[in-house]
Amino acid sequence: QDIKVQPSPRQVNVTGKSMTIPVAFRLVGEQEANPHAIALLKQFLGDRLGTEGFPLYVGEKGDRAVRGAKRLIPDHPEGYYLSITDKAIMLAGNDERGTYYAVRTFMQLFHEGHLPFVGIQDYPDVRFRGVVEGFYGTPWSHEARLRQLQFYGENKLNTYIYGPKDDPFHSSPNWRKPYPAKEAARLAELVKVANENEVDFVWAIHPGLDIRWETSDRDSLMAKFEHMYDLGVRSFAVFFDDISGEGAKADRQVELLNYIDDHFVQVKPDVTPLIVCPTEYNKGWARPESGYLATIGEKLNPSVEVMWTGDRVISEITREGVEWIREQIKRPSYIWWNFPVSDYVRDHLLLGEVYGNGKDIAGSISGFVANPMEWAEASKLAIYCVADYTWNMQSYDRFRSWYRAIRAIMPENVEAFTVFARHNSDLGENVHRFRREESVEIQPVAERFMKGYREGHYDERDFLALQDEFERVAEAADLLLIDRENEALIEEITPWLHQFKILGDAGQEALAMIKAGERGDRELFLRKYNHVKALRKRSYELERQFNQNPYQPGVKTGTTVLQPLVLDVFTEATERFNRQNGTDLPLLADYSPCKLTTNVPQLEHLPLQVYPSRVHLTPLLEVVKWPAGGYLQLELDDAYRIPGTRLNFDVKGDLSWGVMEVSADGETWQTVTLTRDARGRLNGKWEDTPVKFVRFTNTGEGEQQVYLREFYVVFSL
Ligand SMILES: CC(=O)N[C@@H]1[C@@H](O)[C@H](O)C(CO)=C[C@H]1N
Repeated sequence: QDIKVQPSPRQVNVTGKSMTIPVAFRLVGEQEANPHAIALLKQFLGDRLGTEGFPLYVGEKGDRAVRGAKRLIPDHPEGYYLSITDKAIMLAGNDERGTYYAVRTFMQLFHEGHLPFVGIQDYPDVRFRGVVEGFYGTPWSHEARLRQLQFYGENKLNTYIYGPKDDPFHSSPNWRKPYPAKEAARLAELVKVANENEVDFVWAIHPGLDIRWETSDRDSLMAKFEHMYDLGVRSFAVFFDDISGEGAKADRQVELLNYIDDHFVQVKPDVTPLIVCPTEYNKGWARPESGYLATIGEKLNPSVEVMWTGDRVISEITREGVEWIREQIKRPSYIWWNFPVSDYVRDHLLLGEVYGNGKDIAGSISGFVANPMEWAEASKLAIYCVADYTWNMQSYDRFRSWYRAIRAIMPENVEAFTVFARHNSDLGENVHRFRREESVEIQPVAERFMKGYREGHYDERDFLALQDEFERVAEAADLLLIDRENEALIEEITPWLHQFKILGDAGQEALAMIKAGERGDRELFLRKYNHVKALRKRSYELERQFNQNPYQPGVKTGTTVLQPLVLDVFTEATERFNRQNGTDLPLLADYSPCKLTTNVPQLEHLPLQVYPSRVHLTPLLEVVKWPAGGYLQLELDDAYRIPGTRLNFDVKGDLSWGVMEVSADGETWQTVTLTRDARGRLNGKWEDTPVKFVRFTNTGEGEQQVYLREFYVVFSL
């Protein structure tokens, strides 16, 4: 039978035979083997493990218990040899972690009362594999982190980097301070559970926002690392991402990192290599003239790992890309992959497959860690696939892995969760222009149907297929809402499940409008018409009630294919009805279009959030490099009396480098005086004239580096 092991093992020899599971196992090697491996075995086999029964040899290369396997154990870090015959079972690691992984694989081979006779030689492609909790937004809870570490142990991930941007003790202002007792105790518990799951718990510090290049801050950082060391942390990272000003200077950063390496990492007996996330962490921002990467490559101690997000902030990792950066930093890069992170598209869930990364990059990277969503359980889909991909790239199959991930995470509701995940995987419009496939199977049916419907001859089979899909959507939402197998997951995605249910119902009802229209059944048409409008309104209310945040508030689902299809069907059916009946039933409200124009590269594709009386610019998480003469302009669809615009650059100093102006016609402009309110946000004041354009321009001599936290225009009282 085909052996189902996650991640997919490298070399598997099956004989096709198997045995019923022995009632008792005689454990040999307990004294010398990795204690965590032994503990896991005991927990799994319970009282079947003892001094009598079928021989079970466990140990690392060189241990007496597994000396017979010496030549068969792969000579790779974390490698292992596993064999099951009718004589004995052998779980032999190349090192302690390898033994642990042998046990994990052994546990997966138990199947319906049988154990297959098999020989497995296995080891990972990538040295450091796992997750960097490095997103903006609500940090994961303690319970969520404990579940994550357990999940990493199950999936042979060996790295968890603690670096939540919004933890004030990780970043400014309290990176200099020790954790309060309660948080400290929780971190100590995380380290303990990480060790039990053979996961390196890496504690990261993000000092760059306000670090001063003096010994006092250097000593503060060393003291904080000592504090974390006392809590049991043995792996450390320094993040210099998303900062500007003094903290961004390469030679200062390198001086500090080498100091930490020389006086902390190298002098402690058991600390793993230091990891740094550079300020220029992607190729899109790398500027040869700055010499930043060259400084890192030439002056940073070779033992320090350097992180890299790829060709852009959010990007697929290619062989060409990793070979380029390897040249620059004179060492393999440690990939920080920004998926399934959704802190820049917070109204979307990213539950789709993991794809797009090269299968030939292992030779040029030392690590690969995924930056997840703030929804810990929902992130497990992608994390599961990253575990498979980074362990054995050549055999990675994005679909097989994704289906297995769903089965692993929601075994009681595989079908429903597959439907849900299939239609919750794209990001929608976003500033990074990073997109994912969504609703792949139904997309061609929807497209063909709408074309046919518009031309007056659609295929009934397409109609029925769409109706069936919307029914499945509605069913999946209800089945998942009452699912109790993973309550933490359901709790995270409940807002999206409600939205999904509304989508399923609206789709079925919009299609029913077509049939009612065709039959000339006015009464029925109006019923369906009103129902769809009611569903749409419920959808907006749900958007304003759940997942509120200053970036992308609300709850989006099926935005790439299903939502547009409902709107298209509704619009077409209503227009047709109006023509046939001389009525003018209104269509679904679509907000007034508003246009953004800019010559600031990072702002070019910034989506706008348009509400009935306000237009919001989606704030950026990264530092914006605003060139001299750079401008950002909002054009409304009409001239309005505007009570006040708000612009919030988190720059320290003043905004004398720029000017805010308004205009009714785009020709004559008047300057706006900017005043800061109590919370430090800027408000615009001008004499009371109608406004159609609002713009901010860098009228200074040089580039400014600012945070664009907020820019919105209220255009009606
Ligand atoms: C290295 C790195 O990717 N840093 C940040 C990251 O914290 C943030 O989650 C994202 C994803 O929105 C991108 C970067 N601004």
